[in-house]
Amino acid sequence: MFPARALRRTTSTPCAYTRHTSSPFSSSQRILRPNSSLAGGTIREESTEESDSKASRDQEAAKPILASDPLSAKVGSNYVAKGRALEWEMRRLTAEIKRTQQRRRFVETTLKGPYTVRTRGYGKIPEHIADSKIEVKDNQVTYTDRKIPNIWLRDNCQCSSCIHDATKQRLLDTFSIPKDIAIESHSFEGEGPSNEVLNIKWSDGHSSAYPASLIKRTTRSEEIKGDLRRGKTHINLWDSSIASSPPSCYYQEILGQSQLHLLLGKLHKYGFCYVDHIRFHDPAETKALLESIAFIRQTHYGGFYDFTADLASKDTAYTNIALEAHTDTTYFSDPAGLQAFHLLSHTDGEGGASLLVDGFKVADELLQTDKNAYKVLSTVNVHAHASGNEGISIQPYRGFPVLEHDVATGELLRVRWNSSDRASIELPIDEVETWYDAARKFDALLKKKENEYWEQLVPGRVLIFDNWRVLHGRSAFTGKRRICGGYVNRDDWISKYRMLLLGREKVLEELPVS
Ligand SMILES: C[N+](C)(C)CCCC[C@H](N)C(=O)O
Ligand SMILES: O=C(O)CCC(=O)C(=O)O
Repeated sequence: MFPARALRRTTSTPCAYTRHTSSPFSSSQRILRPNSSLAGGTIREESTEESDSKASRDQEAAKPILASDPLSAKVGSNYVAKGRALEWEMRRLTAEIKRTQQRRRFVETTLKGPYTVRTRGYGKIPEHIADSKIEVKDNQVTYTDRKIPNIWLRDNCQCSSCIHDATKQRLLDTFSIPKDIAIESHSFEGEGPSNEVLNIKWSDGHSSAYPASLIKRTTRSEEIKGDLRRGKTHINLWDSSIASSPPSCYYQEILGQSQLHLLLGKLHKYGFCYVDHIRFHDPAETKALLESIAFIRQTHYGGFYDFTADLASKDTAYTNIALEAHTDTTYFSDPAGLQAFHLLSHTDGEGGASLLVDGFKVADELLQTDKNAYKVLSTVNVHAHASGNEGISIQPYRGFPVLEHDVATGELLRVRWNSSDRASIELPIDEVETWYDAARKFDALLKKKENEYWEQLVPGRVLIFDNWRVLHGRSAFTGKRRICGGYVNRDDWISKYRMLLLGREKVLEELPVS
């Protein structure tokens, strides 16, 4: 059963919320009536067509008032009528302009691409692209015939009066640097690409020393810069055959921070990893494991969670029904980065097997088989919500596509897929089939047996996975099933991973150029 007003809402384009502005020409009656004050209720949105016909009716209805209207008496009723007609035309044109702008934005987004599911990272980051020299000529630094602007160089002076020694934050007031900052004098010192330093005396009286490697890194590709920001190394796409030897490690071997990279490296490479031989009579060790990566994310489910099928939180995870492959928290502007499940016990029943699907593998398959469907899922924004708990309806601040890419490189960064929590699709209602057709193809690939990895979790084995890449689900179950785990933010686990992979010094060194 569809309330008529809900159907009507499907035709209002986002910009068609009509503004109830007071009009000088309708002192006695607004052309469009607000059906309640904004404070007390909602602005009644109307489709432009609806407000068109309504307004013309209003205009007709208002005619008898013109004669008695004080404004008409003052300036003459024909002027008031002309003014109203002009005002109406202005509103109509404004609405038309907004619709055109919306269409243009959509077309521009759709033109984005080409896309790639990039598995190769840059293992050994090339220090410099060529053996060409850094040159300083006519007040300009160049490298491989690329100009390194003076404002960038001055703004990225690494001395302790420009960068705070302890916090690594910029102390320099960037926009106190004169727009025409010039090189007063310069000199090179040190030998070889890794020891060479360019010293510059600036026209503002400041002196800076730039390692040649820093200057050379400014001309790197966006792929290399992205790899450094994300700690990207080679990743392995997988299918159901990974069941024969899933990535795992032992709790005892990753206990020390120095060994944690064994876990984080596999998490990054495969998108999931088991941690075995962890105590399960007490969830504390599972919590400690997650906290050794980074702090556990607090959500409306709490922090470290220990749940069963009791609807303690109004979400189907807290039931015993089957859950198809999905990513969690699509309703957060920033979906959880890692998720962990540790089956602590399952008594008096059966089922509850866990499902994992490599969302990057499936996306790549879609890209290879149906570029148009891939493009639709990469450009059409989808909204989501979590509204089960009393007094809560969480929605992200904007829509996001199912497949999100790095604008600079076109590579896939995140899969956002949850049919249970999906809200609106950001397309004119009469065009949403485009999205459904593309999503149906993605769904079919997700549900291909060859892409599904089913595993029965057992106490003592913690499953941790990358919620931005790997989808998870479960089969229905009976009996009492208890799972504990937690979420970790994306930025926090990647921060830890990069520190372990590259080391703090290298990470800090790359900040101005990655
Ligand atoms: C917190 N805990 C993991 C127990 C339940 C989370 C529910 C997640 C929700 N179904 C979603 O897809 O985001
Ligand atoms: O109960 C499970 O095995 C998984 C629950 C789930 O999918 C979730 O919490 O998002």
